[in-house]
Amino acid sequence: MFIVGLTGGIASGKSTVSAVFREHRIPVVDADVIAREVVEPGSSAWKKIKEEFGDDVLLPSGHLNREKLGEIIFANSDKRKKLNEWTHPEIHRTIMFEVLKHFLSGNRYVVLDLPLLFETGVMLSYIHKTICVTCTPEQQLERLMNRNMMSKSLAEQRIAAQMPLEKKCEIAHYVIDNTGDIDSTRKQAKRIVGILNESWEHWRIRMYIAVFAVIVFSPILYWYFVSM
Ligand SMILES: CC(C)(COP(=O)(O)OP(=O)(O)OC[C@H]1O[C@@H](n2cnc3c(N)ncnc32)[C@H](O)[C@@H]1O)[C@@H](O)C(=O)NCCC(=O)NCCS
Ligand SMILES: Nc1ncnc2c1ncn2[C@@H]1O[C@H](COP(=O)(O)OP(=O)(O)OP(=O)(O)O)[C@@H](O)[C@H]1O
Repeated sequence: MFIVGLTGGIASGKSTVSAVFREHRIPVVDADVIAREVVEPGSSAWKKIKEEFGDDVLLPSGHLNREKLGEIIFANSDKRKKLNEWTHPEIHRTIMFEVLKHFLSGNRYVVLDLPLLFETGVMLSYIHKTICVTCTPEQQLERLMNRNMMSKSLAEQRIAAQMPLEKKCEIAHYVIDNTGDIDSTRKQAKRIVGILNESWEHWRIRMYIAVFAVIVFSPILYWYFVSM
C-alpha cells in the first residue's frame, strides 16, 4: 500500500484538505472517527475511563460526555497520558485494519488523517509521505474557539497538548498553508494530490519490478545453491 499521512494542529484545516482527497476518490481513514468508535459503551477503553473518572464523564445514555472528559484531560497531562494509553493502541490497530480492508478491496493508495501522527510516531514506519496543514497560531485559536464554541483558555489548553504546528511542518514532506481562504487551500491540496499521484506511480513501478525480480531470480538462486 502507498500510505500518506495527513496531519497538522487541532483546527488547522485537515478536514478541508482531506475533502479534496475524497473528491479524487482516494480513501481517507479518519483517526478522530475511529477514536470515537473505540470508546463506545462496553469497550475496554470505556471501562477504564469509567473506572478512573467515574460516572461524571458519562451521559445518561452511557456514552462519554466528551466535553467533560476533554476539560479534564486537556488540563492534566498525567490524565491525558492515561487516556492515550487506553485508547491509542486500539486506535492504531483499527487504522491498520481499515488500511487492510482498503487493500483487500483493491485500493493501493490511502490517506490517514492523523492529528497525532508525529506525537505518537507509531504509524510513521508505514507511511510513505506526510503532509502538514498549517495556519497562524492566532487563526488556529480563533477557528477552534468558533468551531467548538469554546472559551479561549480551553482552546489554548488543547493547542498546548500537541506538538507545535511549526515543528510538525518542519518534519513533514509537504506543507499546505491554510492561512488564506479555503479556495487557496483547496488549490494547494489539488497540486499535492497531483504530486502524490506521480510518487505513487513511481512507487508502484518499483514494486512491480521488485516482485518480478523475486519471481524470476528465486528459482535461479534456488537451483544455484541446491546444485552446489
Ligand atoms: C478527550 C476527548 C473525549 C474529547 O473529545 P472531543 O469530541 O471534544 O474532541 P475530538 O475527539 O473531536 O478531538 C478533536 C481534536 O482534539 C485533538 N486531540 C484529541 N485527543 C487528543 C490527545 N489525547 N492529545 C492531544 N490532542 C488531542 C486532536 O487534534 C483532535 O483532532 C477525545 O478527544 C479523546 O477521546 N481523545 C483521546 C483519543 C485521541 O488521542 N484522539 C485523537 C486522534 S488519535
Ligand atoms: N482557510 C480557512 N478560512 C477560514 N476558516 C477556515 C479555513 N480553513 C478551515 N476553516 C475553519 O476552521 C475550522 C477548522 O477546520 P478543519 O475542521 O478543517 O480543521 P481540522 O484540522 O480538521 O480540525 P480537527 O482535527 O480539530 O477536527 C472549521 O470550522 C473550518 O470551517
